[in-house]
Amino acid sequence: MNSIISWVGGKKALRELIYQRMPKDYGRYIEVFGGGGWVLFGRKPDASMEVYNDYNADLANLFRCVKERPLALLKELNFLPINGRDEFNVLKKYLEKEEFTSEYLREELELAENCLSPLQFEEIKSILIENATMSDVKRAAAFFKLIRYSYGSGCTSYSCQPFDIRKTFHLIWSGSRRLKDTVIENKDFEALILQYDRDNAFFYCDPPYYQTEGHYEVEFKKEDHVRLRDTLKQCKGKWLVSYNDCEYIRELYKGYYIEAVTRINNLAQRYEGGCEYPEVLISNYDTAERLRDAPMQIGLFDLADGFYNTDSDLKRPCEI
Ligand SMILES: C[S@@+](CC[C@H](N)C(=O)[O-])C[C@H]1O[C@@H](n2cnc3c(N)ncnc32)[C@H](O)[C@@H]1O
Repeated sequence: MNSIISWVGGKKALRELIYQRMPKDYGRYIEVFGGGGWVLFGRKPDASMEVYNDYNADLANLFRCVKERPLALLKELNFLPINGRDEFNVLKKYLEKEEFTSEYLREELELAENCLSPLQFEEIKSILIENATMSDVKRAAAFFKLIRYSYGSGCTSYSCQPFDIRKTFHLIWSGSRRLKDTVIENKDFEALILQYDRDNAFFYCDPPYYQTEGHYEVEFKKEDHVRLRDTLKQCKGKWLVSYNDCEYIRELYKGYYIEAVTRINNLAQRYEGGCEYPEVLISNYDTAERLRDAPMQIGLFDLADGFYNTDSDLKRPCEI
């Protein structure tokens, strides 16, 4: 299925290529830079454990609410669905205020436990949690609307296109069913990778692209590209990273499998028909293993030109 949101850098156009290149066997699938979760939503859920992660707390909260509180979220979304510039500005301000975070809840619970008798604490605990949960739903609804109402889903400027949010309600329902067994995390990539790394793990990483880091709310520094490579270097499991094709990234991942791929550039396509965007898929395993084993009547080299849609150095062995 499609994701419930568009997201800057979303991998809708690239995901078929990614599925074809996933390892044949793995016991846990971890999407490290989840964003809109386009690759996760499109893959068939299987017996493997599945993890969605993004360091953007609003994204993680939205997916948690879609998964666990779809009815409350729909109710909240249905409240005053105006969609005008004024509502957009109010939503933006509300989200910037950071009114209720899980850190805040933790502190409040700690304080209540220290100050109240155990009996009083038990009574107030559920109220505090209920309040926080309600607030999470409100925040999720505001964030969902902000994405839907903003230009290019960038959450910064109003798109000026009238849009009835109620048209998306079926997405919340199917999204909730799709995420029913998915673990939702809100961690920095390094902590997440270390936590979930096992021999049978498969990490799909789609970090902010080199020199386009500023497109996201969460700050991603130039040093973070190196930190990601160094974290992946230690991995017991398999990993696949997507990046923009540039000298810096090719040099950074020298010695790993690097495959050049292209896809239509959606934004540029609006102004310039046929504009393609060069990207690379980098991995620490042979991404051709799944295709090699698939029962096929055509040869692998036919695939390299057609099915693969790449200027393929895919078959080139790892140089490390
Ligand atoms: C290119 S987008 C991912 C798009 C996603 N693959 C999709 O299809 O929608 C990169 C994501 O990385 C997240 N991010 C930035 N810094 C991060 C960090 N240190 N750890 C985890 N996620 C981070 C951003 O919030 C952003 O959503």
